[in-house]
Amino acid sequence: NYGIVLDAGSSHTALYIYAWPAEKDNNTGRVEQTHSCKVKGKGISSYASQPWKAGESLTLCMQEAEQKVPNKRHHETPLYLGATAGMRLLNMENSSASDKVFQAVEKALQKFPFSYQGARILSGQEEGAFGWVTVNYLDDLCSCCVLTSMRFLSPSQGLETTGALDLGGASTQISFVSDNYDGSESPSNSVTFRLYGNDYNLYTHSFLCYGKDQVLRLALAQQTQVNFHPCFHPGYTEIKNYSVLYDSPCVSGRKPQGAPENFTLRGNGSFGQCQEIVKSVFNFTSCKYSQCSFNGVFQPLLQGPFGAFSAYYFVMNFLNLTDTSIPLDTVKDKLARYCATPWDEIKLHTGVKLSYLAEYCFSGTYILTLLTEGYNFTSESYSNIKFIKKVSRSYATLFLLHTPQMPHDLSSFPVDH
Ligand SMILES: Nc1ncnc2c1ncn2[C@@H]1O[C@H](COP(=O)(O)OP(=O)(O)O)[C@@H](O)[C@H]1O
Repeated sequence: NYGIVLDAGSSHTALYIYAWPAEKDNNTGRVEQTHSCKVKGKGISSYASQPWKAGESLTLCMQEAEQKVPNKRHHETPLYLGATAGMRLLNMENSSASDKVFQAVEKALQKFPFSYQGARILSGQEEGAFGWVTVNYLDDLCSCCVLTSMRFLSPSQGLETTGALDLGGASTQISFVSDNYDGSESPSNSVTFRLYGNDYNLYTHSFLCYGKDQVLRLALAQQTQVNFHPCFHPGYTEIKNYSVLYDSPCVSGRKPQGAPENFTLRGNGSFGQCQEIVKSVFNFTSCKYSQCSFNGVFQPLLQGPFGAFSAYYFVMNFLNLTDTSIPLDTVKDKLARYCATPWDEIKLHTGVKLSYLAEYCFSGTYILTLLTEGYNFTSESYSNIKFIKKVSRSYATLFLLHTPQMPHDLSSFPVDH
């Protein structure tokens, strides 16, 4: 059997093909990702003003999929598109633009011979839950299991599940199982589903606007009137356009009156000062629950190991900081030294886009601040986090999209029994 998923993030779209053995010759039933294709250009949400291009952008990857899935399987192969925070923001800002993007995408996808199952925006809870299912399905996290999906047998057998930390461009998700959380306190943070005969009650929250690209906008928006920005390297200069910076519902309310067209961003590379700016994007003033992370959002006590992926991994891997057995203070010192390194030296790094290079100091600072100040990881619990490379959320999306309403019954998830 085959299934195709398009994962439409805020900055990129990717196509994944999954395959698993048909029931009759089922040995392990394991789902494998057999092919992936990165859609050229930015995420589909970036085509808001030219929606037809969003459809066109998918064509090459779809043609590849036609080649990869055997012809006789085409008609029964489900095809899904799940969009995340980038489309959520576009929908908030201009719902007719997001409708047009979806219409163009549907038109393009329906031209292919697959069994098209629809394109839609995933809720933040779904996104969090998919990340969690996927993290718990990964090989490299499960050294003790013969078959990875045996992790899903774990609660009744006293083994722990792994929490999921996902950092995107536009939103960030935290999802974990906590003994202190039965879903009654803040039910909107609870996702329950059945997987391999076990009931799971997951705590999950998606913070819209707390993806690293949107927080960078906030951090820039606060500092347009000052001479130097501490989150950028000494010697870094860039002309920034006000309208581009404020073109997002996450920051649009903060645009100063009578702002000029451009401002000059100059770096001075101070981790400590950068952290102060980043801290100010979190609101800790009120919490109507027994405990909160930030912005008044309930969060139970952190529990168990965590897998941190997507931009968490890209950034920490670039900074050589994926080893969480290094004491947190040492990690901060290393990042402080990195931030203070002159831009002339940083920009010599080859093989990485200049725009990413310019932002790793900020992104590293945001990650450490989000984890410690935002989610309350401590010097001790920081070592429970593992930065992991490959989690394609679409893996779980494929199966979860079958069931449009939460709670999900995933007992038909086609893996080993
Ligand atoms: N090599 C890299 N270095 C740094 N950041 C990266 C790299 N590759 C991707 N990213 C960033 O990772 C984030 C991925 O977010 P994405 O999944 O598109 O967003 P969302 O799920 O919030 O819609 C984006 O901020 C993107 O710019």
